[in-house]
Amino acid sequence: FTSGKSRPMRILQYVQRTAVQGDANSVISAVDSYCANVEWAMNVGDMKGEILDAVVLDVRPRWVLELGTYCGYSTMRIARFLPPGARLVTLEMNHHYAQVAKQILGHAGVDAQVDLLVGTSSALIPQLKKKFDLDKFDLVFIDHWKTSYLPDTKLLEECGLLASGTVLLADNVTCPGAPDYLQYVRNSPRYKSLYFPSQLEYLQVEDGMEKSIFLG
Ligand SMILES: Nc1ncnc2c1ncn2[C@@H]1O[C@H](Cn2cc(CNC(=O)c3cc([N+](=O)[O-])cc(O)c3O)nn2)[C@@H](O)[C@H]1O
Ligand SMILES: [Mg+2]
Repeated sequence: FTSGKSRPMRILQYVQRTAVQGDANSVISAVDSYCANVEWAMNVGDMKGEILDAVVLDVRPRWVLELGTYCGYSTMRIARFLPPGARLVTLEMNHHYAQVAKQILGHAGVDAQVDLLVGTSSALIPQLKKKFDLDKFDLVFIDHWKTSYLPDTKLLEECGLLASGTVLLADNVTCPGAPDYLQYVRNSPRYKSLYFPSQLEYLQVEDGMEKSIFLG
């Protein structure tokens, strides 16, 4: 699988050759086995993925926002557990990665519930309320540039896209880390925050996810 020009392309080729079309679980397993055995990639992975799954099943969100699609791995994990009629909006600034993610989501058969928008989160977030006739997101999964976690969370507040009960779930708060974001959600009276210790995807390194409930 060395023929693909980019890592996401090589992951897509492996998925197309080994995963069952229309079976999201087999696509998720294919990405995990490729990244665990052939080449590492920054997917949330299977360990932290189980924490993500549990939060999605607990929240039963009608509207989900994901920041940083990459190959669509976490997009798939979320979409496969959405209740009927629910929608997942995912933002990706890199056109190539977005193209690859679209194909991986298609292979998994979850593309119908997903709106993948190409652009930076800071440019797209202010358009979401109007574009989807939204009043708020029920769940936000944050996994893009670590320095964007805090400014984008504040932007979501300012755009009125968070309401009492909205859950934010942030990847990598330990490794690579998002110290300013952590400090904010753990000290702001507007959030109730909880840390879920885990390991960095495909490695024996400590990482974790922070679940923060917006209190309005
Ligand atoms: N403001 C942004 N708006 C939209 N898309 C964005 C933005 N910043 C990055 N992206 C996209 O996120 C995807 C993935 N990405 C995530 C990061 C930051 N994440 C990490 O650097 C990371 C790094 C490690 N790591 O080094 O072990 C582990 C992880 O789980 C990570 O998420 N950089 N690109 C990429 O496709 C990129 O285009
Ligand atoms: Mg991550």
